[in-house]
Amino acid sequence: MSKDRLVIFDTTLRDGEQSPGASMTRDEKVRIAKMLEKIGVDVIEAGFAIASVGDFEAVRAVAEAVSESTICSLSRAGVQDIDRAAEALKPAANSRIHTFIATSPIHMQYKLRMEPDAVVERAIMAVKHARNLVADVEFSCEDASRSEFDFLCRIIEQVINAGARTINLPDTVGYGEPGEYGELIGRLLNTIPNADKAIFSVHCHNDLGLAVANSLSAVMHGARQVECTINGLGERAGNAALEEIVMAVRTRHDLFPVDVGIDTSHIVPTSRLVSSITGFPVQPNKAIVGANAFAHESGIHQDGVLKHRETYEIMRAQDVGWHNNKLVLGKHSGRAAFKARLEELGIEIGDDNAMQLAFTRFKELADKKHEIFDEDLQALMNDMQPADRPRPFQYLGLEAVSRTGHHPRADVRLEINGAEQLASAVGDGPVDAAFKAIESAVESGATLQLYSVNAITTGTDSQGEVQVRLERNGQIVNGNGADTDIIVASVKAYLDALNLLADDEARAHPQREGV
Ligand SMILES: CC(=O)SCCNC(=O)CCNC(=O)[C@H](O)C(C)(C)COP(=O)(O)OP(=O)(O)OC[C@H]1O[C@@H](n2cnc3c(N)ncnc32)[C@H](O)[C@@H]1OP(=O)(O)O
Ligand SMILES: CC(C)C(=O)C(=O)O
Repeated sequence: MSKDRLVIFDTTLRDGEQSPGASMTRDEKVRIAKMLEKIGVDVIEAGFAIASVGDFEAVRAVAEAVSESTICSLSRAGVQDIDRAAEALKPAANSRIHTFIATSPIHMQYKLRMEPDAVVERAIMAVKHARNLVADVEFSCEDASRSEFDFLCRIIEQVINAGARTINLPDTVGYGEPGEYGELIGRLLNTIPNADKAIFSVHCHNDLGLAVANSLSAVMHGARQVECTINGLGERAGNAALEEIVMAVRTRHDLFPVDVGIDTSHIVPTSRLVSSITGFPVQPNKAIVGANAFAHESGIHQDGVLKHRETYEIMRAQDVGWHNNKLVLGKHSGRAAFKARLEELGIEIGDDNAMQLAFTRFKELADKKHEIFDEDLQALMNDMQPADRPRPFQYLGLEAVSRTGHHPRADVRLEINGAEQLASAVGDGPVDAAFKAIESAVESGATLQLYSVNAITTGTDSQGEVQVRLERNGQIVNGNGADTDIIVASVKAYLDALNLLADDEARAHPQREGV
């Protein structure tokens, strides 16, 4: 492997699975492994073969199903573990045994209860034993970031002599800090006499939110394998996220002059697959794969992106598997994004005044609703009266009261042929009360034939879209109204229907006025 190649070692199926609640079945592991193979992961750690019969079978099934990536199993520094790993890996075209033992004083004394010399002997024995079974052996100094430097040098030199070809220096408890951790890797590479015989690897945990930063710092100091997981899944706060490492290295090639063999265009589908199998949702603001990673809501940003995408984007959404970037319409959006979206939807706005009116209505809606979807825009624009149609009935305001044990009451403020009027009524429900209030003022003589309400989008802040069908003297009209408040939407739809009746009446009898 060239010195400029960064090996991507994915441990979603092993360390990722150690997240409480993220256990995967054999078949689920195979599905993820095939996706990892498809995106070009170099090494897939499929499990810890001795952990259970199920995990042994999962490692074996992955070894059978995947041929392009190297398949790896973890094992403690013990003969039984290593034999079990080798057995599970047998069908693999390329296999690796990853053996480890802790090297920090705290782990050796309290967990292993072993003297440092015995740990070195055990590590040598494990690597030699593994090398008798497979050609590719990785050795990890668990808790390396809290281990003594001289001890690390000693054990690493010996395990390289014993045949380890990858030396991994995990920041097991996420204690490292980027400057210090990167420097540790650089110092080890410069101090250990046979360091050039192995690839130095890092495996960082995210307890302080530094897993990716620590991994990248190590790459700057000479590490050439990064162990990581999709979506940063992993024990406790997780591992370094594969998608972040890969995109950081790709995007900042000026800082990281290494190549990665990952086809990034399948990163988002891979993230989705892992999330759906494990049931761990991806937070919206997660880098690269979060729903908002390529979404812009602020007017100033949207305007910039529309003029020149790179003003606010350092990567292309499509390069990581998103369909495209998103200009989210909301209360922070400006005219540029609003106009661009209307154009995309094929909605013609007319002159500057119409545009200004539409934009004002859009902002009013955005104050009530987190996100404005295309369906909201369609409804909003449908709701806006074309200038050439008279609207004798206008909605001005509403107060509706519903109390258990009392008839709901509605007070509707209307404009009828230019004059403001307040109409009140009680009814079986607030909508019924509002319609009765309108009729008490208008006396249209129409009968309600249909009333239907639908949520335009999902979420409790969705706009309700109401349709009201009125009939008068054989003439039938359908009025529509939309609002986040369904009683307001209902009133708007009723008045829309009355306006349509009035319009039809005016066309049929141009000499008459009103309804
Ligand atoms: C940092 C990491 O992520 S390491 C990987 C962690 N992952 C896992 O532990 C998941 C899979 N583990 C398991 O299924 C079980 O722990 C098993 C099958 C490996 C072992 O189970 P048990 O035999 O019941 O041991 P248990 O888990 O209680 O304790 C671990 C033992 O391994 C020893 N041990 C721990 N690490 C190592 C090592 N690298 N090499 C050798 N021995 C080790 C411990 O000292 C302890 O030994 P003891 O029982 O003599 O005190
Ligand atoms: C076994 C090693 C690689 C590990 O998972 C860790 O130290 O976190």
